Amino acid sequence: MDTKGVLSSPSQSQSTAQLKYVQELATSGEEPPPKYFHKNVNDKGNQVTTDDSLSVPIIDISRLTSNASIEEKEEEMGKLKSALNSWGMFQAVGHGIPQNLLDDMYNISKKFFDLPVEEKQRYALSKDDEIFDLQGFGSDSMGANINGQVLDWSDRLRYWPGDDSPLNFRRTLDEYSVQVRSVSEIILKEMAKSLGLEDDDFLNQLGDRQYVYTRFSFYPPCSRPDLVYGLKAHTDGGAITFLLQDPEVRGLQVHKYDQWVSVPCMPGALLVNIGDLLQIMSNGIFKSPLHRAVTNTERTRISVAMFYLPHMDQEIEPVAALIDESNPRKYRRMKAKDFLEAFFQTYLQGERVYDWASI
Ligand SMILES: O=C(O)CCC(=O)C(=O)O
Ligand SMILES: [Fe+2]
Repeated sequence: MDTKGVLSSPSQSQSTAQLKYVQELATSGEEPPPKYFHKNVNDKGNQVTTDDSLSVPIIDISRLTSNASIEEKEEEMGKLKSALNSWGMFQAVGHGIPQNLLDDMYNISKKFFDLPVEEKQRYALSKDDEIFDLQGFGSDSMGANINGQVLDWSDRLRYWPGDDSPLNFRRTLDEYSVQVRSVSEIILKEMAKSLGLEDDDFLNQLGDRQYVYTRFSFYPPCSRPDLVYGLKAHTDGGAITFLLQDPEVRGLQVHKYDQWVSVPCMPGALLVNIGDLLQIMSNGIFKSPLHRAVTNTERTRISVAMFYLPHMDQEIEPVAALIDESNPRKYRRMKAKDFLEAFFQTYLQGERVYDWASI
């Protein structure tokens, strides 16, 4: 989830202030303005690991489905459980989504971001709703610089189903959404089973009117990757996120063992991560990972994140079967809408929503 959709006039204090999009800043040849600089870059816990043995787990979804043998299933289920418990993230292979559809998704994203800025501005951010003014094309500098928040080096296209879609987005995106949704159902069922729950315990809470929010991110090269991040450290607020990574340019990092671990490009794989909502529904057994995207001086990077959320009226809470005397309830029951409002607020204050939701 993103939290920076509040619209206001861009600040005029920089010589580059009229450049609203990171793409324009990148091509201007100037240094990034200081409002993109992170100050804590040398802090403990901010180092990128050099330990090659640390790597995000890989899960073969085909080994979890009915065609696999019992032994295969058990083995993969064990891996899934440990991935969710220790990383909160994994690379999904064997998911069954055809490579040409993944390529099409990447290509429509690239085609959109390659358009001239004036053309993309036709899809500029519009404020439709109090919380969810997060749609259309935009960048951090178009939002309020709340609490001096450091800006991300990325332009984004945010999309809710039913929005007007640029180009020939609709068909490819619809097809991709349908396929990702069925993978997400398989995974959510396996997640529940791995905890000894009924298959549908997580899915039922998400309800049959799930929201799917898609964010296309465009990270142009940056002359100061030592100070500027493509996307600042955050956890995702939804239940589960599917990330189609750039097939060639890496940039995603996940925080683990008090350091950052770089996530390799893995063409054909989908990066799956738990969001805060699923951490809550699992009563904290699954972890919503802190992650970020870094920049580089050479190459543009594109990613497409798909976030699954319950309908705003849905109530969420830890699944009852996970709570007993030795495992007390950690989070309270709340409406998805209240949860998401709190997500925005806590994010802006540099806190985590599950602290807010804690009992
Ligand atoms: O671009 C990436 O690799 C990360 C995207 C992400 O974390 C997000 O959109 O929430
Ligand atoms: Fe994220």
